[in-house]
Amino acid sequence: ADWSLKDRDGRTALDLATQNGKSELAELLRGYDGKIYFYEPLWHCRWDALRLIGRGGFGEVHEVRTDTGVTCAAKTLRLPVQLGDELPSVSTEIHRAVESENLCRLRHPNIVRFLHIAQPEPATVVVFMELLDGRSLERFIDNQPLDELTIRDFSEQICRALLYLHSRQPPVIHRDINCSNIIVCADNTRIKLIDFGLSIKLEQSSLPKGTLNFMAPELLGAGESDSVQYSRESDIWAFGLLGLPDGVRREAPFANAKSLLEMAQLIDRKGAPALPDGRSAELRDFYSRCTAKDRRRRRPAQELLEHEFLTGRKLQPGFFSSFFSTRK
Ligand SMILES: Nc1ncnc2c1ncn2[C@@H]1O[C@H](COP(=O)(O)OP(=O)(O)OP(=O)(O)O)[C@@H](O)[C@H]1O
Repeated sequence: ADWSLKDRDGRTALDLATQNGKSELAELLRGYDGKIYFYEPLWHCRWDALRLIGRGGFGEVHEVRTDTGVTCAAKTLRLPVQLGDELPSVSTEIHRAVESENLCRLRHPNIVRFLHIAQPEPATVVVFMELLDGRSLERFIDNQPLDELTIRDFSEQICRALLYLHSRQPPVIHRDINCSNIIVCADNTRIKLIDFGLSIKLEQSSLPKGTLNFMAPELLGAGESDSVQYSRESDIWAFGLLGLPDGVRREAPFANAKSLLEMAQLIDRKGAPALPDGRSAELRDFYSRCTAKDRRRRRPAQELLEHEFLTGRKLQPGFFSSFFSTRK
């Protein structure tokens, strides 16, 4: 914890902790209101639901208050248990899925803070997270089309989050980047990634279950025959496609495809969907580097962060054609 963190009135976290009798085990969070909050460890706590925030495919998200006095968001995931399933093995599987990525250790300004993961019943997992004040990118672009500066700003923040995740040992793959899993905070400038591919892991299926429209071609079986593999590159593809529903079309990529097969065939024939007219050369080039059909040609987050579209430098003539032939 950074105990020198200051709130709006210039008081350090250490001062506040001392005044309030908080232990050093408490976690620090600066709220969107500029105040510093202390999250006490949540282990073995009970909690009450204060309000339903929303429902997703696997359960619901509530604003909750724990008996340790912490207000946060709790996402309850219920594993679909079928007759004949061995509960202990389902339970172990969930545990492995949740533990393996150590979500609670992630600390990044553009990633929701996971506070604790509880398993109150064998087939139920509750993920406690920092409570965010804002709306999903999906709803945000419903109200206002994004201009290119905002696309750039949001892209940079997502790219930083991806760089952080992808460079961890072992790398953390988000698996489900799409407009509903990005929250634009109430200040309309900061964004946070939520909803890591937990639900996909929990489904225990060999088929990919991320949001289909954002799924990379290799996950659809287009062009490669080996088994489904989420990877850093499939995250980059999904991130690239975010550049699309930018208010010009306001619809998800491949919205008209009627089946996975049709989507796979479309990508195979034409590659990623074309960007709307009027976008700058820099954005187009950036997009093409994220959405190369061959995943080995997609650029890693580190390189994307140095791209002209994010740095604001202009592309040199001839740069496009030289790129793919000179870099692997
Ligand atoms: N930490 C959070 N703070 C505030 N709101 C949140 C938080 N996490 C999720 N939400 C909101 O809760 C609602 C439901 O989220 P959930 O992730 O269950 O939905 P989903 O992404 O549509 O579903 P799924 O991921 O299961 O397909 C969404 O509106 C989401 O923006």
